[in-house]
Amino acid sequence: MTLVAGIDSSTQSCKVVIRDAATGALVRSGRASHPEGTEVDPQFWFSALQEAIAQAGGLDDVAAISVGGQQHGMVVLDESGAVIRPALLWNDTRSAAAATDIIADAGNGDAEAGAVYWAQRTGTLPVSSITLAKLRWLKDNEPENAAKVAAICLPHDWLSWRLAGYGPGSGAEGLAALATDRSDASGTGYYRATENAYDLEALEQHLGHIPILPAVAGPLDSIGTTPAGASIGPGAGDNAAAGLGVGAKVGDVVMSLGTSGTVFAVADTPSADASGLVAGFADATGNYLPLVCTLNATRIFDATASLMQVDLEEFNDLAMSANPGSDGLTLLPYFDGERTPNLPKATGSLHGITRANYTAANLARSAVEAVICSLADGLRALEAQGVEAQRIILVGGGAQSRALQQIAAQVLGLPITVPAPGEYVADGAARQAAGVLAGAFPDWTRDTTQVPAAESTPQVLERYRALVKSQWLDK
Ligand SMILES: Nc1ncnc2c1ncn2[C@@H]1O[C@H](COP(=O)(O)OP(=O)(O)O)[C@@H](O)[C@H]1O
Ligand SMILES: O=C(CO)[C@@H](O)[C@H](O)COP(=O)(O)O
Repeated sequence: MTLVAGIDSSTQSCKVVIRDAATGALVRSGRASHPEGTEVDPQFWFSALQEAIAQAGGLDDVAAISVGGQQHGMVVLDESGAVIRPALLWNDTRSAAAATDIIADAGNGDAEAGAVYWAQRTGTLPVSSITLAKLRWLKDNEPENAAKVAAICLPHDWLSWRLAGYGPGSGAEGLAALATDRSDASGTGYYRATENAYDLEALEQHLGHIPILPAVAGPLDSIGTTPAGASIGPGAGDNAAAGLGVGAKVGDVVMSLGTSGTVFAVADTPSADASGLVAGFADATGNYLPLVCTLNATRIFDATASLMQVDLEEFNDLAMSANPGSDGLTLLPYFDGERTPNLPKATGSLHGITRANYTAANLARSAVEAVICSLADGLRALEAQGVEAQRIILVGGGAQSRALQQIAAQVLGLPITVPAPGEYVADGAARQAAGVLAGAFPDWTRDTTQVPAAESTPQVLERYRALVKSQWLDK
């Protein structure tokens, strides 16, 4: 049996799956936690990866490996190959002012003109999550670090590079070996997916110079080998890898609930949304991946469950026991600021409290309704870009919640498909690794369940939207 490994280095943890390249059957797996925080020394990701690999029984018998990872994180390397400062993650909002400046600069001071410029240039507005905004923050706030940047890469690129045996001290030869893929490159703000080319002008303007950038490999290219001889695939951003893992095809819409909430479609044409709601990313097969991302998803459940001193199972039971609309309790979930809509300084709030409705069950349900409503708005933004959702494929840690599945069916009013429990980002990476060996993506079948259709509850979304508008958008 030929084995392949797939890795998901996500915000909260690192997961490794080892699968049969021919059938996709799961053979072994491992997992390790990442530290908290929105800036992280990449070395912690490598340690977690090694722990997860060890738990999965090692890689000695694996023929190919690919890494999927959290997108956008700014990993800056000096000329020796050492990391200059901890990576700023996708959910670090300190770059909000830098993002505003980048957009305004492109419009000569006019933010709307700047937004149109970026939508046409890269398909994505460089909001605070996007790597380019983090580089501009570096130049404005830590100029001595900005001047040292010899190469920039993303979390998945850096891990692939470490797996190939490079690291601090690898020098020029090491930096020249950096590689990435089109899906993750498309989230940097300095890559134009329609032309498959870096936007060097943007880097020069906002970092102050042009450093070494990872070579962008094709979807099934090998970018090197591990010291033990396993071929290393190009890897992918985690959302694109999840798309590969569930076998999403053009027209499919996927909703992922992890630290981030995302909703994205596989498309054969690029998007260019000047409102900034939809990011015009690329997928990992050569197509596009218009995507909406929120900063507040399953951590709202974690925080609410922790407040109520219940575990996630009890939290889900409580949410299921409440009525749709949580008897009038509505949560706006901006606990960590928000990216979509672009409100980096927003905070969460609870509305409509009465003595009668202020119960643990209503609080739990309002948390789930809030997260689904925010993604329903994401879906509406995708639809405005021409995406026609026939059904939703639900993935990520939160997809295992029956409460979430049921409430998604009620709020979204669309059929919901849930693939069998699994690590779809790591699975997508493993499928890519198998594709690198075979020269084509294998067809790995997987079981799915259909969430029972539910009576739709449009009033829940209407009330949520009215509150977002009055509390934040109209201010
Ligand atoms: N049964 C469940 N109900 C609700 N949320 C869950 C459940 N199981 C896992 N989660 C959530 O999944 C999240 C982790 O999902 P994951 O996709 O691994 O996140 P990330 O990719 O951001 O690291 C945790 O925040 C946890 O709350
Ligand atoms: O920023 C985005 C997408 O644009 C996030 O989806 C990150 O890629 C992190 O994903 P998770 O770790 O939450 O899965």
